[in-house]
Amino acid sequence: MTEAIQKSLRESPIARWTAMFVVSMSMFGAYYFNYAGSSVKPILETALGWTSNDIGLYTGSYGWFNVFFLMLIFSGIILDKLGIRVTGLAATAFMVVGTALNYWAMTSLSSAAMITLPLFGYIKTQVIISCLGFAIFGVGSEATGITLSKAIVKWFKGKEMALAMGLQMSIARLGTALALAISLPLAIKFSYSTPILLAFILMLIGLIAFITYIVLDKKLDASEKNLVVEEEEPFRIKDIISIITNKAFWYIAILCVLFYGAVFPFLYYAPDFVINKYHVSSQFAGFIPMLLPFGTIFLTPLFGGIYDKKGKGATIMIVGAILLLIVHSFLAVPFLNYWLFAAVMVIILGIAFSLVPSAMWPSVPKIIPEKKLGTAYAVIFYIQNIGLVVIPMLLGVVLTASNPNVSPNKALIKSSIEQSFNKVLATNQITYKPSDLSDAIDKTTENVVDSIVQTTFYTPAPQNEVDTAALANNIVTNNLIAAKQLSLNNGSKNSLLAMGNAFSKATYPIIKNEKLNITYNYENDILLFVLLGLLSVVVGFLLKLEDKKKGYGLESPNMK
Ligand SMILES: C[C@H](N)C(=O)N[C@@H](CCCCN)C(=O)O
Repeated sequence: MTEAIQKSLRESPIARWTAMFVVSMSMFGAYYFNYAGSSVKPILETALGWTSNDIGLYTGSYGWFNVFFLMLIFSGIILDKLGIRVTGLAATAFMVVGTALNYWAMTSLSSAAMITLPLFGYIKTQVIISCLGFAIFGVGSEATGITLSKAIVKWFKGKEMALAMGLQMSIARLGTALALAISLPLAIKFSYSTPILLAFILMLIGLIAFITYIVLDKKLDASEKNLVVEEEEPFRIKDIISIITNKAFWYIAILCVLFYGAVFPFLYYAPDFVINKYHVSSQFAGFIPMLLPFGTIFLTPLFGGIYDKKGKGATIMIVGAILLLIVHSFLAVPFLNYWLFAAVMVIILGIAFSLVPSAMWPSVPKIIPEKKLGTAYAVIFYIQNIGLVVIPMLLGVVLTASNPNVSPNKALIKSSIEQSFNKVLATNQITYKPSDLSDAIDKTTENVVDSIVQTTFYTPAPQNEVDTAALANNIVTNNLIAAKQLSLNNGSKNSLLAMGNAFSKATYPIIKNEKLNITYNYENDILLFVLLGLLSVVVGFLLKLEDKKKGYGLESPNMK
């Protein structure tokens, strides 16, 4: 037998780095699509008449199947049972199907068609089908994430594992950067659907890249056929017990949810936060949070490389958590309100967001055996996904409770909507059921108030009652035009609700022009982030202690 046949393909740097690059292509597209939707939010509002509630539902739909139907956990088990090739192929195919469905719904379905569904009530068909597409994409995207992690471990164990995972995350974050940089300009120049079409093309590229990876993976297995490799017992369902009874595993999972919960939701609120606290103009507010993903593209592999050579994985996570705590604590100081200070803090947050992931993900294989890794990553992702649903909700509750005086004047808006409805119904002599009318008025008021709150995140000016009154006046006048366009001819509940939808759609340009100001005080929300940072530091130390006790080797280099 020749030397070449006896050597595992893993030993060839060209082969393993090619495998890393090829397999990461699917995550590039996934991260692009994840951010493309939120970047074109204002276009979706004006082009399709989606309300902020519709957009919120759509964004949240990413996790529907993963969280509520436990699809993420099933993906992990399937990965451990059926392997990287089958799971990765199915996962990337799910992303293609989900994106295609989303694109079809946004381009081929009428934005006026409505449907009544249990749980959702009266909802636009286009919104619900887009959500379904995005939820299918979400299943594929998270399953691809765990499959890629296991693939990297397969090729890089005992080698540059953290560097490879860091580069894989960099390639994914390049997708985020691409979305932030080009989706809005693309939507403005061509159509609101162009960024989604690009996402679909990237998903196809990801699928083709994964098929290419399968060829490499098969070659790797073939190259190891004749080698004496430690045979592992196959994965059994009872292995889940050994994962969830492992203390160090839980520390990593808890650190993951606390840490990501203090970064991703912060980024969501950051543009408005820097406008309100640091008096940055709304035009530039988006640039400060954008510094974060760009910085991580370079730093995550750098810290991964350090972990591979020098070890200190638990220490790297603790340093990252301490930086997170410092950043949020400084952001909470009321008198430190110069914009440059905020920019520096976001850059430091970017360093923290490179340190923790660069050490956290490659530490999992040191605690959990390879045959159970799919399930282990899946459980961590699952807990993280729950946190990313719950933490923003908590932040919203705290924000509303801390700002009781800055809500738009709901009563005034409601009365103007009532006037609009009554005028249209009287002019067209339409009969209706009073309870249907009152439901439609309430729903429209909710939509309009919600879009004011969301829109003013980006268009602040002094807050006062006069602004709201001007808006109310405008609603009445403009909604008559909107209602006429509807060619309303009956007083059924659906047609009343449809009229309400047209009313809310007509208010977007008005809200934007009025520049209503709702100046939020974010102090309590930032304190919540401080708490998450503090808990992350504590959990980091607990992980380090547990590692010392059990000898997992988190502080040792990855490269043998
Ligand atoms: C969003 C996803 N659940 C996630 O947490 N992704 C991580 C990267 C995980 C890669 C593990 N090898 C991220 O930091 O984006």
